[in-house]
Amino acid sequence: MMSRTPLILLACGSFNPITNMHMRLFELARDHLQKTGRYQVIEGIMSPVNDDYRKKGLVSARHRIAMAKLALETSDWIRVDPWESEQETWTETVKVLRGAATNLRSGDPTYKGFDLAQLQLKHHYNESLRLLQSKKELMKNKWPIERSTEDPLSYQHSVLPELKLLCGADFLQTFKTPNLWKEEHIKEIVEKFGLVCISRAGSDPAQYISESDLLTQFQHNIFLVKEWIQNEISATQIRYALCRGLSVKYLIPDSVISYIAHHNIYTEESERKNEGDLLQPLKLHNTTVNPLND
Ligand SMILES: Nc1ncnc2c1ncn2[C@@H]1O[C@H](COP(=O)(O)OP(=O)(O)OP(=O)(O)O)[C@@H](O)[C@H]1O
Ligand SMILES: NC(=O)c1ccc[n+]([C@@H]2O[C@H](COP(=O)(O)O)[C@@H](O)[C@H]2O)c1
Ligand SMILES: [Zn+2]
Repeated sequence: MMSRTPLILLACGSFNPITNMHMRLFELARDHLQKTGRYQVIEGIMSPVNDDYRKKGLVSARHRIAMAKLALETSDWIRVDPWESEQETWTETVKVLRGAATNLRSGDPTYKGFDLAQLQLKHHYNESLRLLQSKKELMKNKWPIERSTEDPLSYQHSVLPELKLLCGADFLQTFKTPNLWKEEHIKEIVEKFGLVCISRAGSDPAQYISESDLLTQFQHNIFLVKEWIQNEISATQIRYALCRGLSVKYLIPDSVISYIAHHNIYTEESERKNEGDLLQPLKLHNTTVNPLND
């Protein structure tokens, strides 16, 4: 049997708040990649954007992280990573990917030297990974990486997982928004990492790729995944519904609904946050238009 490349999916975004669809993105992507026969998706990471991104209505990362953690309690393979939100300022997405890749290389015990035999036993692996994450310190020396090479069960291949950026089709479309992305960053994302893009009503990612020389050049590293059941949940619509006192049950997890109610997160006032402000990436590029905050 040909061995599969271990793969980690990383999604960047506001997650304001996390919705069921954000979690579905990971499930759809994993199914698609596993079906290629080439990959073993071992982990999903959600990286909520820093408050300094300055998007209209963006509530504090402390709350967005807490809500994402609550929502992901039921997942045995997707986790939220607060690193990006804890930085002093907004971090460009390619740097988030670079940071995650450095962790993979520099001995984060979660990833070092995968035991491929273990990887075949996905459930067992996920269980170990969970244990590892919650008791990282305790477990440091117990994960197969540290196992003796004499151990017949240990196949030390030292395979580093690939890291791919997971997004929805509207995210891909923002690549062409003037001054939002640096061309060399887009190139690095599709050349060094790779993209997994989930379809979304109103966006045609295949056409968009064909219109871009750069994206066409690295098409082999862009996976387009067709959502087999259309699900147009949007975090903005969720916030609007909450402000109007409408039910959002079955669109976001109950635990997140309770958290929002308890902390009174989404109000007319919170919707006015960063109003009229420039998105940080546009500010950095010194422009006067702000297509996303209107
Ligand atoms: N319904 C959806 N279908 C496909 N992709 C989605 C969907 N909802 C969110 N995404 C993707 O999830 C990632 C995070 O998105 P984001 O936090 O902006 O959520 P959102 O629901 O689009 O919020 P907002 O409405 O505030 O823009 C992005 O890559 C986005 O494209
Ligand atoms: N140049 C860049 O790296 C760049 C530009 C715009 C948005 N982004 C990222 O894309 C995501 C967009 O999130 P929203 O769809 O919620 O606006 C955020 O994580 C943001 O940091 C990155
Ligand atoms: Zn969005």
